[in-house]
Amino acid sequence: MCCVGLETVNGTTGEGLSLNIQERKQLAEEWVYQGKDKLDHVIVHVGALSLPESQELARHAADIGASGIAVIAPFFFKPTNKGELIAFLQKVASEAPAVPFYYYHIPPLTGVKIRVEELLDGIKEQIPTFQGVKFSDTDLLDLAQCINKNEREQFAFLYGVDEQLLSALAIGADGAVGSTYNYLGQKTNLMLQAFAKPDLALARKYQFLTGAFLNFVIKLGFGVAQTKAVMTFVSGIPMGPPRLPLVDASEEFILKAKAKLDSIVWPDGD
Ligand SMILES: CC(=O)N[C@H](C=O)[C@@H](O)[C@H](O)[C@H](O)CO
Ligand SMILES: CC(=O)C(=O)O
Repeated sequence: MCCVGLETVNGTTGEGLSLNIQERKQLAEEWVYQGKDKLDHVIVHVGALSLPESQELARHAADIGASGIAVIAPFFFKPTNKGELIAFLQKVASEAPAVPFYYYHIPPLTGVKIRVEELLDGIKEQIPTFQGVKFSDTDLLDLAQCINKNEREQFAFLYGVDEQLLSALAIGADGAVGSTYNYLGQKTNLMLQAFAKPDLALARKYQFLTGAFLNFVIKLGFGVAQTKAVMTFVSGIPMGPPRLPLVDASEEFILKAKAKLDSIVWPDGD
């Protein structure tokens, strides 16, 4: 088990797909620069609908020394089978031949539901830099098969449905990357410690409590704009408004979410 990670640079929470190429490059540069000697990994999301743009971003990430690149499936004209998806990913990965490559599987947002188990079968032959998956889907059978079938590979399976991370750990996920770790990272690290001990009862307590918060905000309507609002009130660092078509979280949401988070009694006494 490694750790929880905040998010992929220019990924979902960073609204990477709503930025222009110049903005994406600037942000990637800043993360690599600021993260030097502080962050273990800076994985830059370089996926785009346009293959040449994605390739340009991959070359840029390599040039600036990113420790990995990640790519989501193109989501307007979608790949309809494994071969089409691999062909796209391969053409991006090969532009950064010395940089570890991650597939960012997030079907709730891309609509591309090609099973990862199938995708990984023989993937190293086409993408020699393939290093792992950020798996943001609830299909734990698919994840379990990926882990089981690739035991001999050194792939990293980073789970991205934060409200059910403990279940993914139980079947062997290596770590987690998700939006909620921007404000629940310490509590989630305590859950990981409890799981490693193992103290499953304690680990479950943490998962139930982070789940109670997420269950509450999901019912109110919870997306990237709301995530940024929570990050802002927890950290005191203004995240700025989201970019259209997303709009700012309402004042009502912020009040309710803050009250809910403040009401949680954590096992460590906070
Ligand atoms: C669909 C989506 O945005 N998934 C994020 C990561 O990829 C998660 O971190 C969620 O934001 C989180 O699990 C809350 O539902
Ligand atoms: C949640 C995450 O990994 C992202 O923002 O891409």
